[in-house]
Amino acid sequence: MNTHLEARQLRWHAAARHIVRDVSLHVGHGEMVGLLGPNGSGKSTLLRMIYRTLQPSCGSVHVNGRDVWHSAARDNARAMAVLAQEHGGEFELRVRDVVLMGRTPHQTAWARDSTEDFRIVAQALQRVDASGLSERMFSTLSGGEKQRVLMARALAQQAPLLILDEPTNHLDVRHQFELMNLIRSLGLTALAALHELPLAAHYCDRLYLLKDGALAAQGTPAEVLTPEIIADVYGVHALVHTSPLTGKPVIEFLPDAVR
Ligand SMILES: Nc1ncnc2c1ncn2[C@@H]1O[C@H](COP(=O)(O)OP(=O)(O)OP(=O)(O)O)[C@@H](O)[C@H]1O
Repeated sequence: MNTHLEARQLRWHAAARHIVRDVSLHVGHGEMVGLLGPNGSGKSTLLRMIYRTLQPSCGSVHVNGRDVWHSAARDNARAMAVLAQEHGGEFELRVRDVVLMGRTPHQTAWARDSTEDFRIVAQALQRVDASGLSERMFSTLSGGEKQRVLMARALAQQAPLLILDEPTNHLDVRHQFELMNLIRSLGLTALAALHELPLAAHYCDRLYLLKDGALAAQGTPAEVLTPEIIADVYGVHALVHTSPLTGKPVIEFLPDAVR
């Protein structure tokens, strides 16, 4: 199936304050799209409206042409998997049972976990380099281990669209690259809020950049990650080169020149 996400004119406000202001975005089949912006710019709020946790004040979200806010939770869970910042009730479970939760949308209420479910769980754990954690209690894991296990749960859901809120949070540099490589190699359609501009520059096909809840820029990494835009949105000076190896933007921050 041709997977695509279309968010139109999303708006959300708390009391009198506009947190997300009329943001539209789309993610095409097989694309990896980054959502960037400083702390508090509205990335998580926007994603929560997309993965149906926060009702938008205005606007709509369609996945494969279906309005997620007018669809059953189970249908949404089959279409999109989420790696959110907030955790659910998985803390008192073993790792394999946390990952098994990803299989719920594929199971009927009375069915027991099947051999196929266990195979998918084992494969998902192996893909995030976490097979050795399978029997551990989730609550005893380190931040990076938890993040990888939650990614395994999202993979076990086998949804064609992935929504990721800071997926590389807590991960060391090798695991950051492995996770981004994994998403690319599986050919999934993905929308990811990211803080690391170099990762976004290297891995994303297109970027949306938020400032104060509104879109400040959108386009390819080379179009969005310019010194002028980085200075305007983040207040940090940077040089941007084109990598002779990859042809992608490489960002050199000039921390002493922070405004
Ligand atoms: N329920 C709420 N009530 C009031 N303000 C809120 C609420 N949820 C979020 N906000 C505010 O909205 C703004 C955007 O928050 P959000 O978490 O979307 O930002 P973010 O870009 O994901 O930030 P970060 O990079 O720090 O994770 C913040 O100023 C936050 O304090």
